[in-house]
Amino acid sequence: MRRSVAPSQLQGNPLKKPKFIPPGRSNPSPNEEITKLNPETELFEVAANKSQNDSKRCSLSLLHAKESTREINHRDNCSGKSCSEGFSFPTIDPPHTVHSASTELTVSTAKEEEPDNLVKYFSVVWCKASKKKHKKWEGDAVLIVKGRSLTLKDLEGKDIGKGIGYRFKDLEKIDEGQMLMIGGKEIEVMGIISPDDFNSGKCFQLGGGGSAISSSSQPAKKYFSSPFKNVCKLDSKKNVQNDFQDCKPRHDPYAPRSTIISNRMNGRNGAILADEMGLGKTLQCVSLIWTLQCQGPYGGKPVIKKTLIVTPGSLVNNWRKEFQKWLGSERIKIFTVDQDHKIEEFIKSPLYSVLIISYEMLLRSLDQIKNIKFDLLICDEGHRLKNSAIKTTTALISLSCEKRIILTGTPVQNDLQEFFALIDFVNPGILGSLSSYRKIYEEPIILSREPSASEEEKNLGERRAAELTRLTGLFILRRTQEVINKYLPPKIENVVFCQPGALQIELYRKLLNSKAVRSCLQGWLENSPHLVCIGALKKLCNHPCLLFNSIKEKECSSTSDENEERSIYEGLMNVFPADYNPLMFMEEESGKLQVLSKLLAIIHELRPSEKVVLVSNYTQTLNILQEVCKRHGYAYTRLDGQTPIHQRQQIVDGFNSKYSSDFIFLLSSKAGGVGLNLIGGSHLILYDIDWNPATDIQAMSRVWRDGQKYPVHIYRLLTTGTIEEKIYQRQISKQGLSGTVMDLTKTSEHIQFSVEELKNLFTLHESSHCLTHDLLDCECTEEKNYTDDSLEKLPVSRNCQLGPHQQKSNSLKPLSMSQLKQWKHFSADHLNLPDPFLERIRENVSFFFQNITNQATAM
Ligand SMILES: Nc1ncnc2c1ncn2[C@@H]1O[C@H](COP(=O)(O)OP(=O)(O)OP(=O)(O)O)[C@@H](O)[C@H]1O
Ligand SMILES: [Mg+2]
Repeated sequence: MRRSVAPSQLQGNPLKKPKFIPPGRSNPSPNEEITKLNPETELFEVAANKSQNDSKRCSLSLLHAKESTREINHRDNCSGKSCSEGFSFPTIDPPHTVHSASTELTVSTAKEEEPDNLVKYFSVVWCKASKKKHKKWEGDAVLIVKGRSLTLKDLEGKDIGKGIGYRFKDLEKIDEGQMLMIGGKEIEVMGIISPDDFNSGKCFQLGGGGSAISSSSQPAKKYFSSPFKNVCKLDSKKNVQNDFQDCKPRHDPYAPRSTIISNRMNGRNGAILADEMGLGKTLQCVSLIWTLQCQGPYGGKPVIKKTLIVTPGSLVNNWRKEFQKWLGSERIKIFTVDQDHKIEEFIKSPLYSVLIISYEMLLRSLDQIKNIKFDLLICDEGHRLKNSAIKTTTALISLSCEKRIILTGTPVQNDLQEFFALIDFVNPGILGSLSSYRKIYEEPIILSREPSASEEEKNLGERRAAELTRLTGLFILRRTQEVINKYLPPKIENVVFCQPGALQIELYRKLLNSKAVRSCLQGWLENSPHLVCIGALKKLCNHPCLLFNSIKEKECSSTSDENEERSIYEGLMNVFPADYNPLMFMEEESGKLQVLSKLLAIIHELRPSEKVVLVSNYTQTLNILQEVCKRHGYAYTRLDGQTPIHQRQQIVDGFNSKYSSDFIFLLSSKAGGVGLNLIGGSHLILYDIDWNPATDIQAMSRVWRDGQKYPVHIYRLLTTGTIEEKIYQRQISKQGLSGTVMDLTKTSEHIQFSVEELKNLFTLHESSHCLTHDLLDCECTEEKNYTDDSLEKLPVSRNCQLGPHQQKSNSLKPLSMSQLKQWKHFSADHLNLPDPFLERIRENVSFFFQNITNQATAM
């Protein structure tokens, strides 16, 4: 199944340097016709521009269709004339949006209000009070007039002056050119700021985000500038004209779904491509590199020569493969760094234009890499750069390359500081300094979300959030899985609640009674003993023999740190049979393992040509799963953190090949999950659950992606009534995940637990068939399980009803509680389970949830 024609249909010869007509653009009028192109056309916008300081800089940003169609049409308008006349880079509001003409707007509404409620905003310049006639202004500021008080904020949002008790009459008259004294500072009013520009934050230094931030010693008005004018002044008009006249696009820009590259933000060179997993971010980069290496807007001259791609180790060879798949091996020479291919080789040979390297290797070869002039830097799975203090980020920041792209299927969206780090990496300074960003965006946004926030705070926070989204939206592109759903086979997702085994229950009770757990519940959380308790419970859920091993290990060690840990294991040994041998573990000892083993058997029997990806976050658990494979004689392959990087792609390719005899792919999701294509498997079993839904979603996306031929079955195994259910609930609960929380690096260490929450975590619900369902407040009963038929008959107002899907569930966002309620669900004693796989495992299962995506495409 191909979404588009393959690769090597890209025409052209890089050596010929064909000419290119830039998509000319001036600010289009609002009523400009915009309908010429197929509205579905997505435009990956990359453009070249010149600025005063840098005569050849390329700005990368990603853009959606509508705006770009305007650009194209505008180009149409300029055809026949000299393109340079009409060619104008898009400008966005400059940092200071001074509305000098909008006096009536602010003041007239204000007049109707009570003096105390009157709020007006002005842009001002300030200096320390002095008697000098010719003032030396020290900076720009924003003046807020509220009732009878004045507040002066600098352009980083900090208060720098306050005054109260002014006469309302005087304040009412404030206008352009007026001088005032406030808190020992003299100010001159430069213009009126609309409430809109204040609320959105645009009036501050960062608000416009377009051109570089100017020195604050100039009055506000001077910031108005047309970036394009500067460009024109640079070259003689004649030269510019010649350049453009000679340019011709290599492909028809009017063809349906054509991709146009043009500039969007003057002086900005970075972008974040955050398309959901499996949408083809790699291919988009391959085509971008190829395009920029072949052409450019100035006389057709290529925009880039050398590209550096930094990626997780597992994907280095995948990148090479994608280049080969789409461009063949002749067009671009790729160099991948590994043990046998040292970076020196790349430096010596002029043939190579793309260097692909893992993050680890980058750190090791940083000095050499710094000496190479790269024109484009691509950071795959770049969410790891969210922390600006870590070595990888500082190393990458130290590279001089200005055109930077972050690729991530799981962007950080919940943590505003981490979001800042990613933005600041691709477009340094666009949000100002961290401290001003905090003042202008983070603080008002967070404050507005507090339950105690006033109306005013809520409004301000919402406006600032909207402005932040607008500003960053200029260079972040995120499309969801829905765009390719129609090309994919059905996906059947199951959440399977497995009954714990007798030994598991006994050990679980004992653990909950341990000194360690009890002291956690009394609030003794220094040195995080609760994390050890959580770890022990999770191990037990996977298999009691894992716990046995930990107890044995701790028995042998004697450091004081470990004494604490030992206290959780006290008395547990007695619960194990005297001759317990962890190597001879039994499947029945773990509810999940028993279900897994049956599931594998039934898949093997019913779908002999299909394969299974088996995922765990722990190497030790993978060892157990591997042992199960051996015992049952299933051929398997394995990829975890220990797998040498150069072998990883080979393992993946082997499994995906139709000639491979492997039935099972054992995958450590944390070590190697990101970015892999495992379409050879059509069943994916998540053996354990992670605190972070992003990790699980990442893993699940490995099989349901382009190239998958079979309906995909996903099984998430949870031990009924235990901590695993609680973690799952946390994953899907509104509190933790109302938005698109997609941060792969969050682990339990980052989670703050209240004692109340710990109490809940450290409770075993032995009598429940499914605690999660109990919490859904669902009206269905065991006698009346919800199937498609019964649900359709339910009145709309009832809690548990599938009905028409209100929320789109196809996208890869974490599931919410209300969405889960819309899934079909059954208790195991429900007769006639509709699924042959579930039917065979129900003996050990207490409850299921199931959701089918793309059912229409038939199984
Ligand atoms: N337009 C397309 N037509 C056909 N196949 C495509 C297209 N785009 C991508 N693919 C294929 O889809 C698969 C997934 O693409 P890719 O690995 O680039 O996804 P991704 O967006 O990087 O996902 P992740 O976030 O998981 O890394 C690849 O095999 C790729 O070749
Ligand atoms: Mg990828």
